[in-house]
Amino acid sequence: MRPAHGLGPFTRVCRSRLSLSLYFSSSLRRSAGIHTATIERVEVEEEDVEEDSHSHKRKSRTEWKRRQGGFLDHVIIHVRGGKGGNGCAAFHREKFMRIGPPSGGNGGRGGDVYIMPTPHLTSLSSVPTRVRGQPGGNGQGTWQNGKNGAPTIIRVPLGTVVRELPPDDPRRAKDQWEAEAESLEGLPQEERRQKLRERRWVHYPGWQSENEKRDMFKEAERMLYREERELRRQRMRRQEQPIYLDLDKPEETEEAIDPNAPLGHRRLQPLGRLVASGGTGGLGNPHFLSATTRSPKWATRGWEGERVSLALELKLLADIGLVGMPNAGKSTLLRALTGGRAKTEVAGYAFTTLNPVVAVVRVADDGSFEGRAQSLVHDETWIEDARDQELLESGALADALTRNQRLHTEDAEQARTNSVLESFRFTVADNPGLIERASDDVGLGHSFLRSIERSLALVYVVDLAAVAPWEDLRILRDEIEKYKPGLSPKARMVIANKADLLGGGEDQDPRAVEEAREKLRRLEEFVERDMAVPVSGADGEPLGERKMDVVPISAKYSLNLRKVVQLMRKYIEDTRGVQVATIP
Ligand SMILES: Nc1nc2c(ncn2[C@@H]2O[C@H](COP(=O)(O)OP(=O)(O)OP(=O)(O)O)[C@@H](O)[C@H]2O)c(=O)[nH]1
Ligand SMILES: [Mg+2]
Repeated sequence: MRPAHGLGPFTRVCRSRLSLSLYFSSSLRRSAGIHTATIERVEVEEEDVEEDSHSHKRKSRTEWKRRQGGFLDHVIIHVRGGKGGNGCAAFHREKFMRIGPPSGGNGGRGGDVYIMPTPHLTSLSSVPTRVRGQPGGNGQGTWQNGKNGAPTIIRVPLGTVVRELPPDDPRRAKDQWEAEAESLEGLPQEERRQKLRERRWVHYPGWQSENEKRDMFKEAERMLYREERELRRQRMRRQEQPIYLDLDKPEETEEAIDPNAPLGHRRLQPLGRLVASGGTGGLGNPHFLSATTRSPKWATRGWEGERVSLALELKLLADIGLVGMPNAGKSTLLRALTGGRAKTEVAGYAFTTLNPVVAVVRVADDGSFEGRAQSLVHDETWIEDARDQELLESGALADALTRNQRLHTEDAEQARTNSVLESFRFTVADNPGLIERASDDVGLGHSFLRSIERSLALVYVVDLAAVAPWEDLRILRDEIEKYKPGLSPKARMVIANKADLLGGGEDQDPRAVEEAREKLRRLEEFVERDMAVPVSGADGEPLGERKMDVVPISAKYSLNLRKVVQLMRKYIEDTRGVQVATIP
């Protein structure tokens, strides 16, 4: 042992800075490896050169959304458990004791990473795509063990489904051994061995080459590799049962623990489900003390935490899902039903809505609902934006009422009555437009239908001003059935929107009105003939057929929406098994 000249009685030397920085540069390389893995999946597709620059712009917006690799209700995150702290190689120093015993502490365990559903989130947009657990603290002299890393909790919205990506998925991040093998590729044998050792061992300063010659060190190294192989086998065995979590319910809180527990009694906080465990801490040099090695001058570094790649998918929990072709007026309808509260874009071109949006509809005792103000025209959202911009430029925005305040003052009396008498509320999901061959990934595909899979009822929205709305309806039904067989019978109502465009109004043309009636009649006929769904009772006996309701409306001018709300309420109560309340 080297004498500790000029050092205090409790000197400790814990780590070599050089090897530490080598470790970090290699870990940076490893994370760079993961990064490329995620970038690779972005496929660059050639875009057709469109003559019309406007439609080109829209098309590239759709393309851009598709290239994102999914909607915001679908993300892939790479999770690593915290790295274990390094063990320490140190010797005890004391006055009058020239040679003290080995006294390096062990490293702390790396922190585990958990996933927990919370009702406070509604989208996956705030979930980080790379999560690393807290590292364990390094061991120190005088037998001081490092601190364990604190657990990390990834919070996700309720209704998130978590799936682990299988080993053959190209989007999966490499595990620590694969990443290490990649970083060592092509190096000469001796250099490889040196790098492997640097990542695993801590030496007492100046003793590295001496240590590496010793038989006891070689024996310890063999043991370490054996343990590592065993750990790798364990992780592979665990991967045979990939993580699958359906996080539907909030995690049980531990409130049940006696609230009068004595002070200092630790309340257990709910952590959620474990997805990646932290690495074990390294061993301090006392661990290598044996009958033949009285002063081991090496310790091990902490182990890497477990690495997993998870696909998170959010199933929105809306009671009613709107399904329709692009531009049919789904977003306008949602805005009309919620009195403009729903933050969903409306514009006169296809694929305005790119992410599913859920909003709440509040129904009062008398069947009226908050958005029923007849005077309000729900038009393109850019008109409202332009109004705000005007106010901003004139400097009046600071004092102006917000959109919601405006709505309430315009109709304050009614709003107050509503809030007092609100008797029922339900949620409606607006979706991007669905088109023919969406299952072949045309348009935005139909991956977003995931969000309405669990709705209690589906509602088709068709544009009554279209040439053949019944054709649209057939396509919608077929696409839904293609997406998930057995889903289409959930549809209960056909909303024929834009009825205001057909005749009516001030310049009433009797021919146009007649034509509109004829169109509606054909639509009803088609629904009755082709869209009826066989209904069976609880024990499977057939109960006949269920006909879908057809309701002509104008979402833009809030016409006939009361009927829509009334029916939606009925479907929800039906499905929930509640006695249908009569609404006046
Ligand atoms: N005249 C009339 N126009 C309507 C009505 N409902 C919607 N519109 C117009 O139709 C256009 C499309 O409306 P959106 O609500 O954006 O349609 P969407 O179904 O959400 O379209 P995507 O999001 O692209 O799928 C807008 O210009 C609306 O102003 C209506 O009842 N009458
Ligand atoms: Mg829309």
